[in-house]
Amino acid sequence: MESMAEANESAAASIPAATNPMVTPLLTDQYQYTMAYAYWKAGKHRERAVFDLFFRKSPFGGEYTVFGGLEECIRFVANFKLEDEEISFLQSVMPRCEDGFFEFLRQIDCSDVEVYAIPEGSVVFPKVPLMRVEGPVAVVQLLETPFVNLVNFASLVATNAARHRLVAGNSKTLLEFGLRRAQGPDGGVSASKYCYIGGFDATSNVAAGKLFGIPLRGTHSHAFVSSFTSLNEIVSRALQCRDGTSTCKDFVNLVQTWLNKLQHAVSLRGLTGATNESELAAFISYALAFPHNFLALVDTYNVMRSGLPNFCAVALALNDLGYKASGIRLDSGDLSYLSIESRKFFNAIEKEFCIAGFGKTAIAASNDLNEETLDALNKQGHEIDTYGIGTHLVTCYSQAALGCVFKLVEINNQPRMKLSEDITKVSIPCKKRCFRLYGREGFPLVDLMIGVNEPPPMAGDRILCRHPFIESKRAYVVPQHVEELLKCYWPGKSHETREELPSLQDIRNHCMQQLQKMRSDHMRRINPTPYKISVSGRLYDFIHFLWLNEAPVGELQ
Ligand SMILES: Nc1ncnc2c1ncn2[C@@H]1O[C@H](COP(=O)(O)OP(=O)(O)OP(=O)(O)O)[C@@H](O)[C@H]1O
Ligand SMILES: O=P(O)(O)OC[C@H]1O[C@H](OP(=O)(O)OP(=O)(O)O)[C@H](O)[C@@H]1O
Ligand SMILES: O=C(O)c1cccnc1
Ligand SMILES: [Mg+2]
Repeated sequence: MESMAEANESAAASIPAATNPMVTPLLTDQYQYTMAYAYWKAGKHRERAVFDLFFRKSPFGGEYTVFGGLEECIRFVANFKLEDEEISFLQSVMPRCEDGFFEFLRQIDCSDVEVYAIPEGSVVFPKVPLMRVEGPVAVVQLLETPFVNLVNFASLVATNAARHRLVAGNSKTLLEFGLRRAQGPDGGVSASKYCYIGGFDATSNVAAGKLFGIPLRGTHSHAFVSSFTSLNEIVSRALQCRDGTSTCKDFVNLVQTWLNKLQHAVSLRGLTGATNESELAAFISYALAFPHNFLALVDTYNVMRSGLPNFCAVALALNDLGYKASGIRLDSGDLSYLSIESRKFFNAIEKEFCIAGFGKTAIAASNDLNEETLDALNKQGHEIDTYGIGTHLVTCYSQAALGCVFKLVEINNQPRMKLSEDITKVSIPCKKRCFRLYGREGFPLVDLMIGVNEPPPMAGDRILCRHPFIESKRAYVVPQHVEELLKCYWPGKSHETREELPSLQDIRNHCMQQLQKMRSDHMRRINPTPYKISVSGRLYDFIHFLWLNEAPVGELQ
């Protein structure tokens, strides 16, 4: 019979490489290799080390973070192997290092590394390890930079997406439009993936659609509208009815008839005069190409005087042939005012021409949107159904980096810690287990870290939870439910069962559920209530014992 370790190994063989082929063992800082050499020279390279990957502060002034990047880390670990040409390159840049070291590098893989992690898409908090990585110190050291790189932006942009979703509300459609503004190709593709996890509905990025199966959506640009000059450009004017029973020979003429009706309709009087003919030509051409989902960008010339009546004339002509137009996009001006006026216009048409549902024609908005503008629009009132968001979302304009770190917490079963004058930078030593304790109302109350050898917290127990560094901050917690956070995603040579890597859709669903489970005061944009992070009484005592042991005593004269 196959052993658990063998079963893990054969299942791991099917884990594909990291999405970006640039993610190789050389995608790291040089010091990881110089340290690996020095470990090797000192005969320490196989010593068993435990590192924690965590961040110190949630981004964007918030109290929560969405964890992204785990799958890419596991793909990297599963396929970690230095190629001959990579070894040769390292040899060329480390010419004084002994050959035996490069032999060691040639042999290494991650078969003796264990990775425990919080499931991807989870809501996570400062100081609690997102990942705990254990293995030969020289090997795990080589994982630091790629892991931190893979998690940092992924988590930052997933959090940014979740924050935009929270302000927009669940009923709105959110489209990620950022590729052109993203930090390079990987920035763009990663943003599309992690914005989807964080709650966006679709992306305009075709490569991300192919790579990850994210729904693709889009409209058209101003160039398409301004490329037309007159209705004479439209040569093929016929359009088949939706049910295929007949064909309208001159769709242009049908649209013009409708435009004329709009201009003479009593209830719309004053709203429409002469519209821009070249814009009308563009809209008709787009409708002829996509009669099933006609959508028009209406702000190239003038929304109220031209774009909107032109769109409606085309939409009404399509309606005659059994098609339903998808809607409009506004990309400039006062989006609150223009969306409200557009809705009034749609409603007036519904009433005037008895076209059921026309009032509900979708209104999309874009143009430098961010959390603040979404919030302002909510406060003013608007009629927008869909937001297209690019620059601020994918570049994480309001905060450039998350600041994840990877710190040694134990070596050869000896707990280690990094001291700092700045209390927020002191690392929490020991190989730890982490738990989320839930209260009576179903909300998470506190995340608790304990040493691996301590008994785990149980529902119904009265558990002392202490702030890791501030003596006076402590509380007894009686959890209704206890959830272990760190799960085994890469068991190494251990017999632990390996968690399957979920699909992107499952990660996204998990993220949505996690966000919904949080108490709203932790999630609000302004002055959110801090979420409690704590350690057990035993771990607290140990941290402070080690701290005193490691910190040299000053002497004043
Ligand atoms: N009602 C609103 N409340 C708050 N912000 C808004 C509102 N409507 C639009 N905005 C934002 O105001 C900014 C307007 O951008 P800007 O001043 O560049 O004008 P514009 O409409 O893009 O003009 P242009 O015609 O040159 O494209 C955008 O960032 C947009 O998201
Ligand atoms: O504004 P963002 O959030 O980045 O969203 C994407 C923007 O990209 C497109 O136009 P682009 O910005 O290229 O040109 P424009 O600003 O002149 O419309 C689109 O019309 C949006 O305005
Ligand atoms: O499809 C769109 O409307 C789109 C795509 C990318 C950027 N701006 C708009
Ligand atoms: Mg723009």
